[in-house]
Amino acid sequence: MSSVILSGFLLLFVDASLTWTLWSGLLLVRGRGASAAEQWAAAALKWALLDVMTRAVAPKKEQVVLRRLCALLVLLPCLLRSGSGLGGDPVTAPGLAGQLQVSLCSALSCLFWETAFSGGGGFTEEGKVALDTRRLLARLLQQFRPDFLLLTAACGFIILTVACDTLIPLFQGTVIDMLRGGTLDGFYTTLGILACFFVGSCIFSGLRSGSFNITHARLNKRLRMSVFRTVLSQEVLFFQENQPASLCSRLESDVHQLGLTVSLNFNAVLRSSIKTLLMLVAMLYQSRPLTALACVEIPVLAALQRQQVRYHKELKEQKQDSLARLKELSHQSLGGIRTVRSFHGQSDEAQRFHRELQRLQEIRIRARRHKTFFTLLRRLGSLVTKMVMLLAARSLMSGGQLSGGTLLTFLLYRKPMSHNLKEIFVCSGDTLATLGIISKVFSYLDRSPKRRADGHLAPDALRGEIVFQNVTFGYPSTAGDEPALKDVSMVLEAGKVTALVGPSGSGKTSCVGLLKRLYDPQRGDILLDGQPLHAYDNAYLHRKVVSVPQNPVLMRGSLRYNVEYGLEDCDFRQVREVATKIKADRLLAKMEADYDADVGEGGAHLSEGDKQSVALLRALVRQPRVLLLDEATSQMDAHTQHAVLEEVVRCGCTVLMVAHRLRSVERADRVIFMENGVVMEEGTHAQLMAMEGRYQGLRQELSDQRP
Ligand SMILES: Nc1ncnc2c1ncn2[C@@H]1O[C@H](COP(=O)(O)OP(=O)(O)OP(=O)(O)O)[C@@H](O)[C@H]1O
Repeated sequence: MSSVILSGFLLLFVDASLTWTLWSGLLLVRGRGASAAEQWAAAALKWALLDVMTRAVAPKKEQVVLRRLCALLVLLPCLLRSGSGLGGDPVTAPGLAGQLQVSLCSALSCLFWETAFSGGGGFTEEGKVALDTRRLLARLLQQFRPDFLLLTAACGFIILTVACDTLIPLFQGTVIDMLRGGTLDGFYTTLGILACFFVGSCIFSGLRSGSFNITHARLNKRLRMSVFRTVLSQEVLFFQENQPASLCSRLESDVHQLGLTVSLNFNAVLRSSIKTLLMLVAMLYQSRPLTALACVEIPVLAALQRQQVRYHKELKEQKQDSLARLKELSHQSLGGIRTVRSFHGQSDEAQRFHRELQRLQEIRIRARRHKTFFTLLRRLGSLVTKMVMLLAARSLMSGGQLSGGTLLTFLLYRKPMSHNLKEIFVCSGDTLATLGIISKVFSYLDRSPKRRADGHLAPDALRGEIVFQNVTFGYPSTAGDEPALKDVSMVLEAGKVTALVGPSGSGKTSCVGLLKRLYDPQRGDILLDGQPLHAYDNAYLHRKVVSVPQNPVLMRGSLRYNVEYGLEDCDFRQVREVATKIKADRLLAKMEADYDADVGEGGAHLSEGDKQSVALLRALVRQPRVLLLDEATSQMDAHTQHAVLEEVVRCGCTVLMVAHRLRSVERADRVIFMENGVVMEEGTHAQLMAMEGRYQGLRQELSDQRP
């Protein structure tokens, strides 16, 4: 920090020396002041020299800041004095006061930028963070690309609004001077122009805000859609680590917050920056000493804002996390209302919710407290500069250097400039404080699913033979524990019914999950007709390998929607045929009465047996080659169960039936017995029944079946 300040002073000194050397040279050659073009050429030369010197002398870390200072030192005097050059009068060399003014303004602006926006830039070791911040912001701005035209129009409206707003005080001051002087020459014309600027400001401001609001709405929709799509494509285990309710909250609240912060703050910062710049020029035109005093407020505000952002960022992230947790809690309690009621858990749930609400309230109160404290400091700073400025104005007026009208115009500019500065700091600070949320949203967008890429195999004919080859699989969330499946090898013959039997936790459902490609095994392979599962096209695979779980999840919507889920060409005749075969008479009657009847949230309007029937229908109308039944008929009556088994055996596809009881898989061609993630025995149903004494799990299963 101290070394960059030292280098800065050195640069100011070199700049002053170069300026006077160049101007003296010009005077010697030309004998008079320079034209505007010559002034810009001299500035370009000076810029090149300063840049070379900075690169040669300063350490790399400080170069970014110093090169910004160089640019200001060169451009500021050119911009300030180009008016006289364009008017035809030659531009003369700056005096000591002029040079000091330029140096001071450049140094202050640089300080302001570094403290408020650059996140330390070259000042601190936080360079990497600052770079990440910039990259993140640049990436965020890229999100606006599809609305480029709308945004350009909005920027145009900003410039027009600001131009009107800037000219209004100027004409107000003129009107007051006219009234005080008693001359009414041109009074009504000036008043008319003033009215035009007022009307213009209103119209352009409305158009500006409308354009930004539309941009915000569009950005919001685009971002939500992209995040939703990316989240949907993630592997199943991602949803185990990230609770769906919490993801929903991220999708709604974080994305909304991001869109709001960015588009509204972008609008506010852009508008206020242009206004501040124009007002600064207008104020300089009114009184340079008063402008210099008014500018003292800038670095003070910037430093305060930087501190505030530091606290605010952390609190904002905590707030979003707490909101996500609240959503998760309410989702859990309301979603499981039957369990809550059955165990009279209302007060427990209410207490958990209350504790989280309390936490959120504490975060909000802390944020408010910080805000109040910083607002107080900011207002104090502003008050002090205002007092000093009024004292200076008094002495300028008594010396005859300032008229009442000019002071009024100056004050009319100063107040909104102060307000604009505050808006720049607050909005840019708010955007920086939202960076945590922004990076979270981007982390979802950038996340690629952690599973093997899908292949392209989609053969017309599929026999449906499945082979597990030394498959080992463990869930990442239980990484330290034993794997769920250990070196499992088995064959499901094409067109035959194989039953997977074993006690709870033996790994049967994990086998089904692997066959559905919800997960990939850590070791070994699963082959379908001799090809690894991941070599198949994903959509094809899910058409050919279909599963029916014990507790099927139905979507909110009609019976039709649930039965034909994901199918494009399915007619009711097909559905009726399958429903008749599996003797789902009650469901069929319901469908015939009203196929578009709503099944309720998660199928709440249906009985458990009917839900299983819907899931079976959904699977069978797809005419799969491999059917995975994970205790799929456990909730059905014996009559329907029997019909389903008959139909499944008749359909000719490869069937894997998962069951606890040997009795329920009598029709299976082959039975595989599993325990603790290992295949223990294979054989016919009769062979397995004969092994009762050999395995405790099997003994238990069989003894369960005896009266
Ligand atoms: N999503 C999961 N995350 C972590 N561990 C899991 C998960 N699902 C299952 N397990 C663990 O994997 C092992 C095998 O479970 P799996 O559900 O495959 O057994 P199962 O034989 O189907 O049991 P059940 O007959 O009770 O359904 C168990 O130890 C279980 O705790």
